[in-house]
Amino acid sequence: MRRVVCPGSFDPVTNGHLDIIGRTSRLYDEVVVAVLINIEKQSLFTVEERIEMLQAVTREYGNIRVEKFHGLLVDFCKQQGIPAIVKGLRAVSDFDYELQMAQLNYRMSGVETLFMSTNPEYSFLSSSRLKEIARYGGDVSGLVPDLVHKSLVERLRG
Ligand SMILES: Cc1cn(CCC(=O)O)c2ccccc12
Repeated sequence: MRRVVCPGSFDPVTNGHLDIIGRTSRLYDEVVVAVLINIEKQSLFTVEERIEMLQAVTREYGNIRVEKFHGLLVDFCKQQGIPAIVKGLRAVSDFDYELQMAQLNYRMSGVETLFMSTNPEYSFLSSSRLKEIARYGGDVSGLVPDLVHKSLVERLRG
């Protein structure tokens, strides 16, 4: 059974994430979407809320399992017995950091990193930029799934 990990904070999941996850789900028997628990980072949604949103918006693919992890991503991959990671690349600016991480991760663990080009429609999109715009009342519909848009507006208005 061919399995791969798709890691991120997903605070919240965007259509850019979903594009990569959906395309990856067509290439593997199972995609484990790994939600990073980062206690140092102030998040808008709790890990549980992020997991619930991811499960809801990926259910249609049929082969997505959402898990949480803390610490090193490669330790998670090893624990799961998964030999590879898929990362979405939005722009050249992503590449330098992601290449270093891929080389480090491989050196530490032998876990491979495969890069997938993001749909140009979402190459400007990140969860942090999205939250910034939404926080000031900007319209972010179309950049996140409807379910996430509703939660985002409620959380920011709340
Ligand atoms: C483009 C892109 C960035 N990330 C990490 C974003 C994050 O850390 O929340 C992804 C995770 C899954 C699929 C695509 C992406």
